[in-house]
Amino acid sequence: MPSIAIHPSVDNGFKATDATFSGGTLVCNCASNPVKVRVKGDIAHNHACGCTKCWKPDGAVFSVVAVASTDNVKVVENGDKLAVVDPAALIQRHACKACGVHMYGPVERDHPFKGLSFVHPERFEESGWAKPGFAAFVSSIIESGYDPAQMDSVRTRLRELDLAPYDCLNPALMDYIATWTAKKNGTLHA
Ligand SMILES: N[C@@H](CCC(=O)N[C@@H](CSCO)C(=O)NCC(=O)O)C(=O)O
Ligand SMILES: [Zn+2]
Ligand SMILES: [Zn+2]
Repeated sequence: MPSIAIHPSVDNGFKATDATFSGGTLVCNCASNPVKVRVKGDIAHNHACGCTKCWKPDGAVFSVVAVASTDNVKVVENGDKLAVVDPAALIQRHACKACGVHMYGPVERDHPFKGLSFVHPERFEESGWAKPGFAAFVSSIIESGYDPAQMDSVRTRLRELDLAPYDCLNPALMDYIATWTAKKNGTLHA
Protein backbone atom coordinates (compact mmCIF):
# COMPACT_ATOMS: atom_id res chain seq x y z
CA MET A 1 0.00 0.00 0.00
CA PRO A 2 1.49 3.39 -0.88
CA SER A 3 2.31 5.41 2.21
CA ILE A 4 0.42 8.54 3.09
CA ALA A 5 1.65 11.59 1.16
CA ILE A 6 2.88 14.41 3.38
CA HIS A 7 4.97 16.71 1.15
CA PRO A 8 7.15 15.95 -1.89
CA SER A 9 10.35 17.07 -0.13
CA VAL A 10 10.01 14.32 2.51
CA ASP A 11 7.85 11.60 0.93
CA ASN A 12 10.66 9.88 -0.96
CA GLY A 13 13.55 10.67 1.37
CA PHE A 14 14.87 14.10 2.17
CA LYS A 15 17.89 15.36 0.22
CA ALA A 16 20.80 15.78 2.63
CA THR A 17 21.16 18.95 4.63
CA ASP A 18 24.29 21.05 4.12
CA ALA A 19 25.68 22.33 7.42
CA THR A 20 27.08 25.36 5.61
CA PHE A 21 23.79 26.43 3.99
CA SER A 22 23.60 30.19 4.36
CA GLY A 23 20.51 31.29 2.47
CA GLY A 24 19.81 31.79 -1.19
CA THR A 25 17.15 32.96 -3.59
CA LEU A 26 13.50 31.95 -3.41
CA VAL A 27 11.85 31.78 -6.83
CA CYS A 28 8.14 31.51 -7.63
CA ASN A 29 6.65 29.12 -10.16
CA CYS A 30 6.21 31.55 -13.08
CA ALA A 31 7.91 30.46 -16.31
CA SER A 32 8.54 34.09 -17.20
CA ASN A 33 9.39 37.02 -14.98
CA PRO A 34 9.43 35.02 -11.75
CA VAL A 35 9.41 36.79 -8.42
CA LYS A 36 12.78 36.40 -6.69
CA VAL A 37 13.39 36.94 -3.00
CA ARG A 38 16.86 36.86 -1.52
CA VAL A 39 17.32 35.39 1.97
CA LYS A 40 20.63 36.17 3.61
CA GLY A 41 21.76 33.58 6.17
CA ASP A 42 20.27 30.27 7.24
CA ILE A 43 16.61 29.55 7.98
CA ALA A 44 15.34 28.30 11.37
CA HIS A 45 12.47 26.21 12.79
CA ASN A 46 11.77 24.50 9.50
CA HIS A 47 8.59 22.44 9.90
CA ALA A 48 5.73 20.79 8.10
CA CYS A 49 2.52 22.76 8.63
CA GLY A 50 -0.99 21.38 8.17
CA CYS A 51 -2.78 24.70 8.51
CA THR A 52 -5.07 25.96 5.74
CA LYS A 53 -3.17 29.23 5.34
CA CYS A 54 0.35 28.16 4.45
CA TRP A 55 1.13 27.59 0.76
CA LYS A 56 1.44 23.97 -0.38
CA PRO A 57 2.63 22.65 -3.73
CA ASP A 58 0.05 20.74 -5.81
CA GLY A 59 -0.95 17.49 -4.16
CA ALA A 60 0.80 18.15 -0.83
CA VAL A 61 -1.14 17.70 2.39
CA PHE A 62 1.34 19.77 4.42
CA SER A 63 3.36 22.84 3.64
CA VAL A 64 7.03 23.08 4.56
CA VAL A 65 7.76 26.42 6.15
CA ALA A 66 10.59 28.03 8.11
CA VAL A 67 11.55 31.45 9.39
CA ALA A 68 14.27 33.97 8.59
CA SER A 69 14.92 37.37 10.07
CA THR A 70 12.88 39.90 8.08
CA ASP A 71 15.98 42.11 7.98
CA ASN A 72 17.61 39.40 5.87
CA VAL A 73 14.73 39.04 3.38
CA LYS A 74 14.71 41.21 0.29
CA VAL A 75 12.56 41.13 -2.85
CA VAL A 76 15.05 41.34 -5.69
CA GLU A 77 12.99 40.77 -8.87
CA ASN A 78 9.41 41.28 -10.04
CA GLY A 79 8.08 42.44 -6.69
CA ASP A 80 5.21 44.15 -8.55
CA LYS A 81 3.64 40.68 -8.92
CA LEU A 82 3.28 40.27 -5.14
CA ALA A 83 0.10 40.83 -3.13
CA VAL A 84 -0.74 40.15 0.52
CA VAL A 85 -3.09 37.16 0.73
CA ASP A 86 -4.90 38.17 3.95
CA PRO A 87 -4.09 41.61 5.34
CA ALA A 88 -5.86 40.71 8.61
CA ALA A 89 -3.61 37.71 9.30
CA LEU A 90 -0.65 37.75 11.68
CA ILE A 91 1.62 36.44 8.93
CA GLN A 92 1.49 38.86 6.00
CA ARG A 93 1.89 36.23 3.30
CA HIS A 94 3.09 37.86 0.09
CA ALA A 95 2.00 35.67 -2.83
CA CYS A 96 2.74 35.88 -6.53
CA LYS A 97 -0.50 37.02 -8.17
CA ALA A 98 0.30 34.99 -11.30
CA CYS A 99 1.27 31.55 -9.92
CA GLY A 100 0.04 31.73 -6.33
CA VAL A 101 3.29 30.76 -4.61
CA HIS A 102 3.75 32.47 -1.23
CA MET A 103 7.16 34.14 -1.34
CA TYR A 104 7.57 35.51 2.19
CA GLY A 105 5.36 36.31 5.15
CA PRO A 106 6.63 38.88 7.63
CA VAL A 107 5.16 39.26 11.12
CA GLU A 108 4.97 42.96 11.84
CA ARG A 109 2.46 43.05 14.69
CA ASP A 110 3.37 43.10 18.40
CA HIS A 111 3.89 39.35 18.75
CA PRO A 112 6.74 37.02 19.78
CA PHE A 113 7.41 36.36 16.09
CA LYS A 114 7.69 40.06 15.22
CA GLY A 115 10.73 40.59 13.00
CA LEU A 116 10.56 37.10 11.51
CA SER A 117 9.39 36.17 8.02
CA PHE A 118 7.89 32.82 7.10
CA VAL A 119 9.35 31.33 3.92
CA HIS A 120 9.00 28.07 1.98
CA PRO A 121 12.53 26.64 1.60
CA GLU A 122 11.53 24.35 -1.28
CA ARG A 123 11.40 27.52 -3.38
CA PHE A 124 15.16 28.06 -2.90
CA GLU A 125 17.11 27.72 -6.14
CA GLU A 126 19.86 26.28 -3.96
CA SER A 127 19.74 22.95 -2.15
CA GLY A 128 21.11 22.13 1.30
CA TRP A 129 18.55 23.72 3.62
CA ALA A 130 17.73 21.88 6.84
CA LYS A 131 15.10 19.21 6.86
CA PRO A 132 11.81 19.99 8.63
CA GLY A 133 12.09 19.06 12.31
CA PHE A 134 8.47 18.60 13.38
CA ALA A 135 4.90 18.80 12.10
CA ALA A 136 2.65 21.62 13.29
CA PHE A 137 -1.12 22.14 13.08
CA VAL A 138 -1.60 18.48 12.13
CA SER A 139 -5.32 18.35 13.03
CA SER A 140 -5.85 21.39 10.77
CA ILE A 141 -5.54 19.23 7.63
CA ILE A 142 -9.12 18.16 8.36
CA GLU A 143 -10.15 21.78 7.70
CA SER A 144 -8.81 21.35 4.15
CA GLY A 145 -10.96 18.25 3.65
CA TYR A 146 -8.71 15.45 4.94
CA ASP A 147 -10.60 12.39 6.21
CA PRO A 148 -10.64 12.55 10.04
CA ALA A 149 -10.63 8.74 10.15
CA GLN A 150 -7.12 8.75 8.61
CA MET A 151 -5.49 10.92 11.27
CA ASP A 152 -3.86 8.03 13.16
CA SER A 153 -2.19 6.92 9.92
CA VAL A 154 -1.06 10.47 9.19
CA ARG A 155 0.53 10.83 12.63
CA THR A 156 2.16 7.40 12.33
CA ARG A 157 3.67 8.39 8.97
CA LEU A 158 4.88 11.72 10.37
CA ARG A 159 6.63 9.91 13.24
CA GLU A 160 8.24 7.52 10.72
CA LEU A 161 9.64 10.60 8.96
CA ASP A 162 10.95 12.00 12.29
CA LEU A 163 8.38 14.78 12.12
CA ALA A 164 6.91 14.70 15.62
CA PRO A 165 3.25 15.69 15.20
CA TYR A 166 1.71 18.58 17.16
CA ASP A 167 -1.70 20.16 16.77
CA CYS A 168 -0.28 23.62 17.38
CA LEU A 169 3.46 24.44 17.27
CA ASN A 170 6.17 22.31 18.93
CA PRO A 171 6.96 22.70 22.66
CA ALA A 172 10.04 24.91 22.02
CA LEU A 173 8.01 27.47 20.07
CA MET A 174 4.97 27.25 22.36
CA ASP A 175 7.25 27.87 25.39
CA TYR A 176 8.85 30.79 23.55
CA ILE A 177 5.44 32.34 22.85
CA ALA A 178 4.23 31.79 26.43
CA THR A 179 7.44 33.27 27.88
CA TRP A 180 7.03 36.38 25.71
CA THR A 181 3.40 36.69 26.84
CA ALA A 182 4.23 36.20 30.53
CA LYS A 183 6.95 38.88 30.36
CA LYS A 184 4.64 41.26 28.53
CA ASN A 185 1.85 40.92 31.10
CA GLY A 186 4.29 41.12 34.00
CA THR A 187 3.76 37.58 35.31
CA LEU A 188 7.37 36.72 34.55
CA HIS A 189 10.21 39.12 35.13
CA ALA A 190 13.00 39.30 32.60
N1 LIG B 1 -6.67 25.79 12.11
C1 LIG B 1 -6.20 27.00 11.49
C2 LIG B 1 -4.81 27.31 12.03
C3 LIG B 1 -4.12 28.43 11.32
C4 LIG B 1 -2.89 28.85 12.11
O1 LIG B 1 -3.06 29.30 13.26
N2 LIG B 1 -1.68 28.71 11.53
C5 LIG B 1 -0.50 29.03 12.32
C6 LIG B 1 0.72 28.33 11.76
S1 LIG B 1 1.39 28.91 10.23
C7 LIG B 1 3.01 28.30 10.23
O2 LIG B 1 3.39 27.56 11.25
C8 LIG B 1 -0.26 30.51 12.44
O3 LIG B 1 0.57 30.93 13.22
N3 LIG B 1 -0.98 31.31 11.70
C9 LIG B 1 -0.89 32.75 11.74
C10 LIG B 1 -1.36 33.31 10.42
O4 LIG B 1 -1.79 32.52 9.58
O5 LIG B 1 -1.26 34.52 10.22
C11 LIG B 1 -6.14 26.79 9.97
O6 LIG B 1 -5.79 25.69 9.56
O7 LIG B 1 -6.45 27.73 9.22
ZN1 LIG C 1 4.83 33.55 -9.93
ZN1 LIG D 1 0.74 27.10 8.54
